[in-house]
Amino acid sequence: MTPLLDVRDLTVRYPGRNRRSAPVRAVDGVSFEVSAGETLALVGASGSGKSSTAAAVLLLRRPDGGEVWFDGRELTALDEAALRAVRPAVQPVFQDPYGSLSPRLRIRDALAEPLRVQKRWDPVAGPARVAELLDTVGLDQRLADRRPHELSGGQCQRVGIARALASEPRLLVLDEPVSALDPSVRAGVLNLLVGLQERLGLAYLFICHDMAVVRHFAHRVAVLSSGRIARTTTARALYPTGTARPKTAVDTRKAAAT
Ligand SMILES: Nc1ncnc2c1ncn2[C@@H]1O[C@H](COP(=O)(O)OP(=O)(O)OP(=O)(O)O)[C@@H](O)[C@H]1O
Repeated sequence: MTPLLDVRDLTVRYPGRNRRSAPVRAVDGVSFEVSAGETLALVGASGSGKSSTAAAVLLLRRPDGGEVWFDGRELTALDEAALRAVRPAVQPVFQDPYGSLSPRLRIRDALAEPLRVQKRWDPVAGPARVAELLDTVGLDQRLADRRPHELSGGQCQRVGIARALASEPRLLVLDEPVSALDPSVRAGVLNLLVGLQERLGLAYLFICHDMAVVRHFAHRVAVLSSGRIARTTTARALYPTGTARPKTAVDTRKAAAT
């Protein structure tokens, strides 16, 4: 099966501290694939290149080398106009749930915004879609009138996920999505993400430094070290005695039924 995301020999460099120092090779020839319905975790020490890889996959930053293929198209070869059409399909969810939402916008407007920007807003279907998005992420409709600071961190991160879903993505780039949350609400948000993946067949590129979370949430794990992939393995192989997720979402459903 063709992977949904296929990253080949990705390189990201930043200028050195001063004119005489060499550029920083933040990502140095990284390759990996993620299929629909699959979670690949990117793990590694601070500074190993996880966020730079994510930014390149989201094409927030053009890579200095290599290719990013999505659904059979080479994104790195597209111009800005062509990329605009693809961007809704690849959505980020960031670590800081409050920082990723405008403090001024009520939740209903934060969820309507992607639809308006993508010229998909309809005065009748739009509000119904906003209500459906709140429902999908398990939030009460009454929260629609509130602003981010009136929500808990977990509620706010659910809004961030709903906002990503508004674009009907096929791949979510989850950059430490539960690290800033209270431990008591982390499991709820992770379970929501697992359920969404199973229902919608979403692919996840999951950046995380908490190996206990990786073990339960990811199907496969790529270990980054100094901008290179040191190892790619199944979560099960990393934790032979643990209870890692089965290999695919389909297997997960089978496991749940037994
Ligand atoms: N804008 C930048 N300018 C210069 N160097 C940068 C920049 N952003 C990142 N770097 C450097 O690139 C390397 C990779 O950084 P990156 O943030 O991608 O790693 P990371 O694994 O996501 O780290 P963390 O877990 O701390 O977020 C590091 O050496 C970092 O100092």
